[in-house]
Amino acid sequence: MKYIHKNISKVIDLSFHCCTLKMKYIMVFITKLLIGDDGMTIFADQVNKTYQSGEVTVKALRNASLEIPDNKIVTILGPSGSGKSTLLNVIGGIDRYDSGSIKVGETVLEDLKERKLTDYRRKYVGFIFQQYNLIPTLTVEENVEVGLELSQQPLEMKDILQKVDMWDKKAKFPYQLSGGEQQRVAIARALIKNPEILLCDEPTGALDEETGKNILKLLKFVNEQYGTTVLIITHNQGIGEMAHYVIRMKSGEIVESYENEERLDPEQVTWS
Ligand SMILES: Nc1ncnc2c1ncn2[C@@H]1O[C@H](COP(=O)(O)OP(=O)(O)OP(=O)(O)O)[C@@H](O)[C@H]1O
Repeated sequence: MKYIHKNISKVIDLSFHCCTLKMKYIMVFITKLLIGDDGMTIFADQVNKTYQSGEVTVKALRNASLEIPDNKIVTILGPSGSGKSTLLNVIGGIDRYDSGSIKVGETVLEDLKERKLTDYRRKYVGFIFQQYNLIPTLTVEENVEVGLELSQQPLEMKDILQKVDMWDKKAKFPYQLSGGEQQRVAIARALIKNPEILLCDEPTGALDEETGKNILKLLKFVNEQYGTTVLIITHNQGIGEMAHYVIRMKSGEIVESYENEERLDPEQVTWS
């Protein structure tokens, strides 16, 4: 098996140099099939996280356990303060947890020292936030370049900007763009490094229904085209209807999780 892996890796290396982008993804897909690589399944086991704010102790996560298979869209719902962002942040390696275990692919996050955790985050995780967080003094293209970080297999700038329909506006600055356009740039910035996991904290929270649904379509496309696992935090219950899995949180606990038997297209979800 190792031999096959080694040789296929060589073929892939070669393909990265001489094939079209589409071919690269076909090659990666074939490799995954041949070597039985089940990708970046996310396991969380009894994870706890407490914040100390002055004299007040807040239990942001209470024994949170979950398993998210590779290549899925997952919606995380729950009232304000229920621990959704904390869960995303510990999975993404932005924050540490107090106890329990998180394993992403072969990486056990609590085993990583600070530098390795940063490497994990840079290599495997892309983030999108409600407030796009673009750098105002940089153009669209320069903002997306920021996302490259330590990437070993980045996507091509032109390809990704075309995918989010921002190639024609690559020289514009954030203040010259609508909210939806800024979010598309933020998605391109998160995607350019070709992350395994895309963590989205209220990605449509600042957008109207039509623009928000366009962003959801883009996230669905990213999941299907690149095989990226997409976790979406939202207060909009309807967004759960397009996901493979839905997780509900309350007071730091995961109180419900289920798989959707049928998924709706982003245009069909109930907007609230
Ligand atoms: N850095 C922090 N310091 C202190 N308390 C924090 C910190 N971050 C989060 N908390 C607290 O932890 C709890 C969970 O917060 P979290 O942001 O994860 O919830 P959430 O479900 O994402 O909320 P929202 O939907 O409002 O974004 C809240 O009570 C919050 O006030």
